[in-house]
Amino acid sequence: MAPTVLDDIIVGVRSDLAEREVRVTRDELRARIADVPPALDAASALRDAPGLAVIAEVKRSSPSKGALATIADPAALATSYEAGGATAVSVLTERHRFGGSLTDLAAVRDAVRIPVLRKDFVVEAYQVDEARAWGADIVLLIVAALTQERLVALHEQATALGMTVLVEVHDEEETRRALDAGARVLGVNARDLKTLQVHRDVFARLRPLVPDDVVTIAESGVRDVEDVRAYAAAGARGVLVGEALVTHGDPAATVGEFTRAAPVTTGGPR
Ligand SMILES: O=C(O)c1ccccc1NCC(=O)[C@H](O)[C@H](O)COP(=O)(O)O
Repeated sequence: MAPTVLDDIIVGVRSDLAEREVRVTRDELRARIADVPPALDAASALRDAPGLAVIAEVKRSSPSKGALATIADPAALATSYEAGGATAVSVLTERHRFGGSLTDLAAVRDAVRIPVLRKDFVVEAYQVDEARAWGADIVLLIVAALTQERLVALHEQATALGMTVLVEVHDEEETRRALDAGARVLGVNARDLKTLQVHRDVFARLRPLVPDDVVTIAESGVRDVEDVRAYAAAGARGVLVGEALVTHGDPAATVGEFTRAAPVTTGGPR
């Protein structure tokens, strides 16, 4: 079978990871973790957000769109997200396709008080330790990138480190696997990782499969307040937004509009 975009991304991720593992040993990472402040309780922050929870992303480029924005100061962008009422900030740390870095993560962590998500293609335990060592409160695990055994192991590891895990799914089977692995925060990504096309209706299809005590986040494809309203009406507790914020002249105002776009749904879809 021909490699998918996800396969290609993971090849680059593994190559970068091999270099970092030589520079910083696992023991050194563990020592750094002992020195960072405890992770913020992001699951509660998302569940208890006063309006719709917005996870606002620092996103320079993407496989689907190429270069999106010149972000000279990720800390300043994150600060404006926080000022606009974002519940958390997502920082893409993958280098080849998204132009991100752990340096961006550290800069954002130092600049804001709200939880910070390391958004990357995590396939090894080292990357989970790394996320915590660089100050992340939330780590993304993409079900499509992991065997069930690895998903369970990485979920347990991140939880033991005090982090919230955003478990990302794209279909019914991945949703079942995420819940079996113990997901408490589940993200439905509308972007098909094979075609890169966005299908906003996937969230509404999968939401009834998720128990109401699991926090559900609609990821990708939010263009405007109407999209946010549609996700909220389908039962999303929050949205994860990248492109629409980094390409907008006033990210704080846009985050604010999104948080106020719809009444919060605490139960399942009606
Ligand atoms: O954004 C992409 O093109 C992409 C391609 C392949 C894998 C992941 C990709 N994006 C990561 C994300 O999940 C998004 O950055 C995030 O959900 C925000 O999406 P958007 O608001 O549509 O920028």
